[in-house]
Amino acid sequence: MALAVGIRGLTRSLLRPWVRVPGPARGRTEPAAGGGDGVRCFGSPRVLVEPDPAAGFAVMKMRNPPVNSLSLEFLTELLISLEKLESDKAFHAIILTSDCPGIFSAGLDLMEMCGRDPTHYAEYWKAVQELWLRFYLSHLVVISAINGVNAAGGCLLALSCDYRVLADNPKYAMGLNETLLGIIAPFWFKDTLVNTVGHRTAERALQLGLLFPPAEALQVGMVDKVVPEDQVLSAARSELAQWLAIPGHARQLTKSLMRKPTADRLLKERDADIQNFVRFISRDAIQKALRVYLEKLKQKKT
Ligand SMILES: CCCCC/C=C/C(=O)SCCNC(=O)CCNC(=O)[C@H](O)C(C)(C)COP(=O)(O)OP(=O)(O)OC[C@H]1O[C@@H](n2cnc3c(N)ncnc32)[C@H](O)[C@@H]1OP(=O)(O)O
Repeated sequence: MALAVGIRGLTRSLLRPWVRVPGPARGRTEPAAGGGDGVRCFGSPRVLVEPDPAAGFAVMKMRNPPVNSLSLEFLTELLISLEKLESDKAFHAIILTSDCPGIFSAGLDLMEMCGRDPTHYAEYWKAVQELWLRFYLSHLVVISAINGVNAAGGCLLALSCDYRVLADNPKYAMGLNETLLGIIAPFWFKDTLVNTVGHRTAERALQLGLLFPPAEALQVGMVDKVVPEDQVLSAARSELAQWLAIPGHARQLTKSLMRKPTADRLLKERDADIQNFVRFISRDAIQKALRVYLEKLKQKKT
């Protein structure tokens, strides 16, 4: 099986980078995230970036409706946005949030893991790995402003940030709920959770597939702050000030010191992890479990 799927090649083939933002924001000069005037939003169909270069950060808004599920195209666009901001010296930080009301992310896109062939599964998994590695190790400060429910792969993305602010709405539960689907969070999902909440809480949460409502998420340390829903972005911005006041090189090296051993575990066995995923997800029993779960999601509406 060809595992050498290059995400950079993939991004080039899938996207015209920095297409003008479609929809309401197209061609419009919007107030920048931090309140500056005259800075143009940019992005791609599924990721809207509101830059505030004067303040040194950008707000990255995920908008892959209805539920910000992390499809291959969406993952690719998130990576391109991150790369773009990382390579611009004007930016020191990102606030990651959602443009889909009530949903931060429904996690990995189940349609990418159901009824496809092994080459597709390998390509998809490589993109999932890449997203985690790039966000987890980003030299930028990344703060998530979690303004909706946040499951599994979406929760992983938030856990990869440096700080998490969650909107205080009992519907906005978050966690790694993979076992509820009959699947297993990979070791690097697990490691990221353990590094955030500690071993005992992670063990219980992973086995039971727990989704924590805001008060509990705060109590176990899955998020750092819970604020009224209309203050999530402003709270993230206020927090950012403290992070940006630290000399950048010292903070970045410290982040790397803390995170590199965890990332290295995946980097050392990346291809094996892809092969494990492909083998696991291709199993008839797993495909059946995913189809049943998807069906339940659909039936919920009727
Ligand atoms: C070794 C293997 C490791 C694999 C690691 C896996 C990690 C993952 O991330 S697996 C994904 C886990 N995610 C979930 O369990 C969340 C599932 N979704 C929900 O619980 C809900 O959709 C919701 C709470 C996020 C939102 O609820 P609601 O606003 O009521 O919206 P709907 O449920 O009606 O969903 C709308 C639409 O979206 C489809 N959908 C939902 N989640 C996903 C998804 N993760 N992937 C693909 N599609 C998803 C849902 O089926 C609906 O579709 P339609 O019926 O066609 O409108």
